[in-house]
Amino acid sequence: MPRFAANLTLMFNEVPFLDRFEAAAKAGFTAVEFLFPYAYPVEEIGKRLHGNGLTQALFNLPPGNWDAGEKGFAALPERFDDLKQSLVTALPYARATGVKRLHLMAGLADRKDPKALAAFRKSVTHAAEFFAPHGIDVVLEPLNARNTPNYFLNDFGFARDMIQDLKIPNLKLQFDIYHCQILHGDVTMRLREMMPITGHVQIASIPSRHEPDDEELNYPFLFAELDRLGYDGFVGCEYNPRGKTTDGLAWFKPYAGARP
Ligand SMILES: O=C(O)C(=O)[C@@H](O)CO
Ligand SMILES: [Mg+2]
Repeated sequence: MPRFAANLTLMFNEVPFLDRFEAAAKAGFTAVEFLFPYAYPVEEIGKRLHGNGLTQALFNLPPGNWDAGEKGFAALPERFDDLKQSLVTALPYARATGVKRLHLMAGLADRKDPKALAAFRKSVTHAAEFFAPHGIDVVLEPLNARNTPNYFLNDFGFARDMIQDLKIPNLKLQFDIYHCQILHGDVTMRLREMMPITGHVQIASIPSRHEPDDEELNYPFLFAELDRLGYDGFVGCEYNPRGKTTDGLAWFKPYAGARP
């Protein structure tokens, strides 16, 4: 049975961010993820997580100035110092939460630009080597161009090739089914092919990015497929609830209270 992680950036928005840990636990989740913890004291994040008996499945490394439109800087050659600093910033949060995987964002750049490509390989390698002694994986997530125009990492095949080429044991793929369906389709076959390099999975309905209970994909089939493939990681619920979060959790009822 998949282990679902509530995404506290998108879900439980009825309450302030720090109160969403308790809300998720009360709804039956045993794990959580979120985009960024950096606006909150590291001790407070750890306290809310552990105080509610939750496991931290994932969060993102600092992306730069998110409000100004930055989406990371791993592929930006002139931002390597910022990249290095971002790893140092994230480390205390990783220690406090015990998270085992962190998402490194590529940034807005042209994938065909050799300088951006070289910067991305260098940043990815540096980040993975930085976190390896801490037992933490670095995950790369292709994003679709409708949600994030001009994002460097916009192709699952490209991400797969780079991960396989670099052969860094703690470098993995973040397989967001929502993005995969929009970018390429054929989700089941891609899951089967990319499972050996997949370190995290995320879900939402397509195209609306709401609860995974309607629209283009048959999620119960995909959840069973993850089990058939022996996927032992987390499935992040990265969706915008249609209304009140708890009113939209009927899909989750069969899975509530899974092992952490
Ligand atoms: O947009 C997504 O999908 C994510 O998982 C984010 O972490 C990237 O912003
Ligand atoms: Mg995602």
